[in-house]
Amino acid sequence: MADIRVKICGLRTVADVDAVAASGAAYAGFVFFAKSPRHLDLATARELALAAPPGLAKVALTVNADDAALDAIIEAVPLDMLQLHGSESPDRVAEVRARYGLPVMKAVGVADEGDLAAIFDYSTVADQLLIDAKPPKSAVLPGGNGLAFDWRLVAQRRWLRPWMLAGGLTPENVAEAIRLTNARQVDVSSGVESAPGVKDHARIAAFVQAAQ
Ligand SMILES: O=C(O)c1ccccc1NCC(=O)[C@H](O)[C@H](O)COP(=O)(O)O
Repeated sequence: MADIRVKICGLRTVADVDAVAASGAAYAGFVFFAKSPRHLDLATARELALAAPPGLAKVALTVNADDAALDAIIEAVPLDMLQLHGSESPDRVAEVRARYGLPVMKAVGVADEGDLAAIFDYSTVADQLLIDAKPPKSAVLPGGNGLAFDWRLVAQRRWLRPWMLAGGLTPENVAEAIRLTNARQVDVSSGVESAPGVKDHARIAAFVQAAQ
């Protein structure tokens, strides 16, 4: 069995956390972005984080959050990693990493070859990279849109840091995405939902099984 690490993003209930833990996924993602159907208030996020068993890494996803917002999240929610999913600069990534002492994963949106340079820029300051589909200009959400990018753009590439493939992955296509790109980590949200923000536990299990 290939050692592929899976992140399931956008959990909203303790039952979601239980399903992710049972699936063998490595990371559970909690979204803090008010416009998202997956947004969590601090009390709910804390409850979910406390329900996660040891070994399931708890990741807080934020979008251009300022220090006050991050302070509030860090104070309320036990976490293992921060995921920055906005237009945070490399300097801001370094600042967040130093301020909180947690590993930081920076999301980079990819639509064409020209977007790949940013991966190198962030790889000197972030602990991990999340290579995601660039959202359409009209999108309300900067991620979690269920859209894939052309995986050939990152096929067999090596970066300075561990990276995760994201964007439009599903139980049906994740094995092919891994085969093509040689990604060792994958991230999914929409592809394991029955409706926006509603996780389908059978699809979570199917996704992890297909990835591995
Ligand atoms: O999921 C959200 O609602 C979200 C909101 C704001 C910024 C990012 C968001 N999700 C980012 C993720 O980590 C997703 O898992 C990733 O973009 C892949 O999403 P999907 O294509 O839906 O699997």
